[in-house]
Amino acid sequence: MEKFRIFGGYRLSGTVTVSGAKNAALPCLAATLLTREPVRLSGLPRVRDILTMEKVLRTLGEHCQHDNGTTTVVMGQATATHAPYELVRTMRASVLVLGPLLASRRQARVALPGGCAIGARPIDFHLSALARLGADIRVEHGDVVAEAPRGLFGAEIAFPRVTVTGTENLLMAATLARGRTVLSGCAREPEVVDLAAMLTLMGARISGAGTDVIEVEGVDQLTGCSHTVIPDRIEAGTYLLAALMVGDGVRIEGCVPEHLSAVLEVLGSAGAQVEVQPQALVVPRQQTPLRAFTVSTQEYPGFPTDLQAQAMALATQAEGRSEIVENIFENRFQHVLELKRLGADISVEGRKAVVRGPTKLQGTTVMASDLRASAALVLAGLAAEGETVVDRIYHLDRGYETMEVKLSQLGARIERFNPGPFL
Ligand SMILES: CC(=O)N[C@H]1[C@@H](OP(=O)(O)OP(=O)(O)OC[C@H]2O[C@@H](n3ccc(=O)[nH]c3=O)[C@H](O)[C@@H]2O)O[C@H](CO)[C@@H](O)[C@@H]1O
Ligand SMILES: C=C(OP(=O)(O)O)C(=O)O
Repeated sequence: MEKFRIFGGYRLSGTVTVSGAKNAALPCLAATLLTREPVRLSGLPRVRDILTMEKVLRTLGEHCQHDNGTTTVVMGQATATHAPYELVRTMRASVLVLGPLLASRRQARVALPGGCAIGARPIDFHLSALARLGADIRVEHGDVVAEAPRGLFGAEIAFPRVTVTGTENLLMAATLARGRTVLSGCAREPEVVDLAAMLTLMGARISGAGTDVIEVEGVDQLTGCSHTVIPDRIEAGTYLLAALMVGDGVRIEGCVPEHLSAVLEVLGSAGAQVEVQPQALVVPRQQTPLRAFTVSTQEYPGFPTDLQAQAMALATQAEGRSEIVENIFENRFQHVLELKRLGADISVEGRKAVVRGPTKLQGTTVMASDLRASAALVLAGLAAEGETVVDRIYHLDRGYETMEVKLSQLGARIERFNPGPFL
């Protein structure tokens, strides 16, 4: 199993370029199922989840061709409607094919994703909303079986709680439903807006994306299009937090600073100086020591849960008592015990973690439990004294494009290695 070895204490400086957003690329890939025509997608990050989604699409009869940074997805001769558990279990976002399959092929069989390291993560809101569009939905042998032999019909749907992939699934399904669909209680994440932009290029009639009410006027068919996915705000935020922990002048290039407003606000409260440019964030060389801060994760435009673990790593270096409250997922504190193994002073009470800093972290072997927890451990390793080994980085490879290369280019000492069965 591959690991990272990090020699801490080296300052980061220079420019890091942000890749395309994994969480925008995944629904955009799923949306290609809505048309028979070729769809060209640019800016897809080269990360494992994208390869997995391409495998899912191939299983469903799509062809994915790569050429110079653009992926073209086109429907093959034989199509299928079954996304099997072997693929879904490695990536729960595979559930994003449910809405488009149902809309375009009128049936879908998608393995139930089950829970994961950060929480139970049911998909009940996806299923009840698709049923409101007229689909017949049942669970058989661990698969969601959905059928709409006469097609889907527009309806008014109120999500009981904001769900990002739930909003995306319904948005895709509604594009081909007969009549008007009004979705309320929608996610306002930039990734939802990006998907709506792509669907609009395909001929969908959508208004309100980016607000909590989205209206879709169904059309008979969608066409191909060319679309570039937005930059990854979570990757940008991860390097921003790294730069504040161990930076000596870092420019984060190719991001949309506005997508990180809530993060910049928290960092401002800690006394961080970050220069906001049109498509870049710059962390200047001279920083005064950071003060403790409070993070409370919320749906967009609030502080993203996908940066909570990395913010906790930063809090270990801030002066005083920081509070980190996780409101989205019930079990997203698995990094706490590993950060404590590096010497962090953290206590957890329910949804709240209290971090006392600054702490001189000391390198040791730690184990990644999920994607963002892995990133937090890498950040802590960069700040720690001596050698840190981060095990199970396959989690990290799901969502960060060549993180060790990007960090090495900034001056970090970090390498990927596979030590064999006994180490
Ligand atoms: C591929 C992708 O885009 N993943 C993101 C997406 O995940 P994902 O879309 O899976 O997360 P949701 O927004 O759906 O989850 C929000 C909360 O609602 C609950 N819930 C959700 C659906 C449902 O049917 N029933 C239910 O109870 C979840 O368990 C969770 O507690 O948004 C999360 C929250 O910003 C991010 O952390 C993930 O990185
Ligand atoms: C939780 C994440 O992804 P997923 O929803 O695919 O598990 C993430 O990107 O941090």
